[in-house]
Parts: sequence; structure tokens; C-alpha cells
Amino acid sequence: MGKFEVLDHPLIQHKLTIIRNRDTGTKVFREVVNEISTLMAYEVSRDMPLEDVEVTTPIEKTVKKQLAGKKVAIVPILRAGLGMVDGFLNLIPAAKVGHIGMYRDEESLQPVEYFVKMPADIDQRQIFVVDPMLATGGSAIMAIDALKQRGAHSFKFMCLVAAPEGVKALQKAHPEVDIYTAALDEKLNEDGYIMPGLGDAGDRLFGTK
Ligand SMILES: O=P(O)(O)OC[C@H]1O[C@H](OP(=O)(O)OP(=O)(O)O)[C@H](O)[C@@H]1O
Ligand SMILES: O=c1cc[nH]c(=O)[nH]1
Ligand SMILES: [Mg+2]
Repeated sequence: MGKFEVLDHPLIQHKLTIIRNRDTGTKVFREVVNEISTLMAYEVSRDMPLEDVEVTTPIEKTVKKQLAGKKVAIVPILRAGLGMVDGFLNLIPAAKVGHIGMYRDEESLQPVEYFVKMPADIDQRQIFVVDPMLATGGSAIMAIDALKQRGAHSFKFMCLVAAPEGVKALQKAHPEVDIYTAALDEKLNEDGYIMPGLGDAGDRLFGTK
């Protein structure tokens, strides 16, 4: 079974409370999602492999560490996942970005895929799938299914708010995937929204409601 971690650093908790507030407008919402994503990227990159490298300081020659150059791809689930990309790239600027478009049918709550564009060497990359919300888990599961069909095999999933139902479903469908969230909320309501959650992440990021 992959990891399940709630990244509850005080700065992350504080910023998450700002975006939960219904009075927070689009501009601040977007900025704070970006900031939280950078903080989360710092946490989830803790186990990135290092290698020895020789470096000459002004004093002497020594052997120290550098990133081993493992290839990384960030895959946002559109639309809301887009809000997490720049924050991540702040720390891992050389990462490639793949996009997967998916919306949740309002009646059935089933995800519908509408776009996929991945880097050509996706099968060789450590993939960070990002989406602010893990609700029923349907979108995350279908996104990872789509990536596996294209040869990808190494995944971490990052969200801001998760419902217990979504975590369970994702763990059942893709047990090897590490899941990182900034908060584990209480449950889903009858419309499939996370309680207390933060509302519709895509609409709040892009001002579409
Ligand atoms: O876990 P699930 O039950 O599948 O729900 C989560 C999905 O719902 C939201 O997307 P939405 O369908 O609102 O699309 P949008 O990002 O374009 O707004 C959210 O960003 C996730 O992708
Ligand atoms: O609470 C929720 C659930 C799904 N998608 C969202 O954007 N918010
Ligand atoms: Mg939405």
C-alpha cells in the first residue's frame, strides 16, 4: 500500500483556512492555492534521489549531493488542477507538464475524460497527479487509469482537500499510489461536495460562478 499523508504544516493549515472562506475572491484564492502547492511540493519531494558530485569551494575540493536527475512530470487534472502547477514548478522548474481534462457529470458524479496530452516519455517519469479536490475519487482513479494505459507506472497524487470516501476508493483502485493531502475532511454531502471543503475548486479558481 502506498503512503497516505496529511501535510499539516502550520503554514499550510493557515493558508487552507483562507481559501475555505467563502468570502475569499478569485485573485487571493488563486494566489494562495499557488503558495500551498509550493509548500506541498517541498514536502512531497523529500524522497527525491540524490547522488554524489564533486564541488570545489573557495577553500577546497569536496564531494556533496545533487539531485540524481530523476525525471519528473506534473499532471494536473483540468481545470482545477491547473491552479497547482505553477506552485509546484517554483521548486521543480525542469518538470514536464502533462494535461488531462476531466469533468464530473453533475447528476451521476461520474468523471468524463475530454483531453489528454502527455510528454512522450511519460513511462520513464515520476508523475505527480495534482487536483485540489479528491471527493468520490472517480476523477483521480480515471486519470491514473488513463496514464497507466499510456505506460506510466510511478505515481504520487496530491490534493488540497480529501474526503475519506475518495481516499478509500483511490487506495482500492490504485493501492501503490502515494496520496498527499493538505486536509482530510469529514465526508461528502448528497451532491458529492466535500464537507466542509471549499466549494467548487474550479469555479473558485477561474471565477466561473
Ligand atoms: O473525486 P471526484 O468525485 O471525481 O471529484 C473531484 C473532481 O471534481 C472537480 O472537478 P470538476 O468536475 O468540478 O471540473 P473542473 O475542475 O473543470 O471544475 C475537482 O477538481 C476534481 O477533478
Ligand atoms: O467539494 C468538491 C467536490 C468535487 N469538486 C470540487 O471542486 N469540490
Ligand atoms: Mg469544478
